[in-house]
Amino acid sequence: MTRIAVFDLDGTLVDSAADIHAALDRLMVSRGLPGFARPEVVGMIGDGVRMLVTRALAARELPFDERALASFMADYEAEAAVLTRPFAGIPAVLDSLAADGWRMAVCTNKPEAAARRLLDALGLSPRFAALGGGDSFPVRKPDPGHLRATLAAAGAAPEQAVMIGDHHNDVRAAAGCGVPCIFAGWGYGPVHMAEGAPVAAAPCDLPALMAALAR
Ligand SMILES: O=C(O)COP(=O)(O)O
Ligand SMILES: [Mg+2]
Repeated sequence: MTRIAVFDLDGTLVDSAADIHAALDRLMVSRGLPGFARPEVVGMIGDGVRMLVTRALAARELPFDERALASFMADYEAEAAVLTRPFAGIPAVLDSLAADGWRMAVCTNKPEAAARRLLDALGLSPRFAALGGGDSFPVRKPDPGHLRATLAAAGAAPEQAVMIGDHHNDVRAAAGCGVPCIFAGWGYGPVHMAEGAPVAAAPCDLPALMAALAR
C-alpha cells in the first residue's frame, strides 16, 4: 500500500512566525497600536487567519473587524516568504521519505493562496500531491473533514496516511479520521498539545517514527 505523509505547514514544515509577526505588527502600526513580542504571536497561530487577527485585535482590546482581516491577508500573502524558511532538517527528511516511497500532502489552517505562494517561493510545491488550506473546504482542523478532504484531493485514503503536526488541532483532526499522528516537538505548540501522540524531537526523527506507525 502506498503511504502518504500529511504535513501541517506553520510550525511543522516551515518556521513562519517571523513573517506572521511582521505582518501583524504592520497591521498594528497602521492603527497606531503597539506591536507584539514573538512568543505572543506564536501563541496566536494554529486556528487560521481569522482567529489570528481576532486574537491580535483582542490583545489590544479591539473587536474583530473584517477590514483588518482583509488588509492583513493581502499584506501577509505578498510577504509570506521574506523570513520564512523550512525548519532545519525538513528538506532532507522530505527527500528521504520520497526515496522510501512516501507520497506527501499539506493540510494547513493557513489560507490556501498564502500557503501555495509560500510553498512555491520555497521551492517545496512539487513535493506535495495536494494542499488543503484553511479555506479550501467548508471545514478546517480540528475538524477531521479537513484531513479527509486533503487526502481525497491527493487520491489517498485515511488507511494509507500518517499526519505530522505541531498543534492539538492536527492531533484531533487525525484522531477523528483514525489516522496516526506524530507531534512536531520543534514547532509552535506546547508539548501537552500532543495529547498522547508520539513526539518527534527533530525532523530527522520522523522517518523511523513514521515507519513504525504506518499500516
Ligand atoms: O494558520 C494557522 O493558524 C496555522 O497554520 P497550520 O495549520 O499550518 O499550523
Ligand atoms: Mg502548525
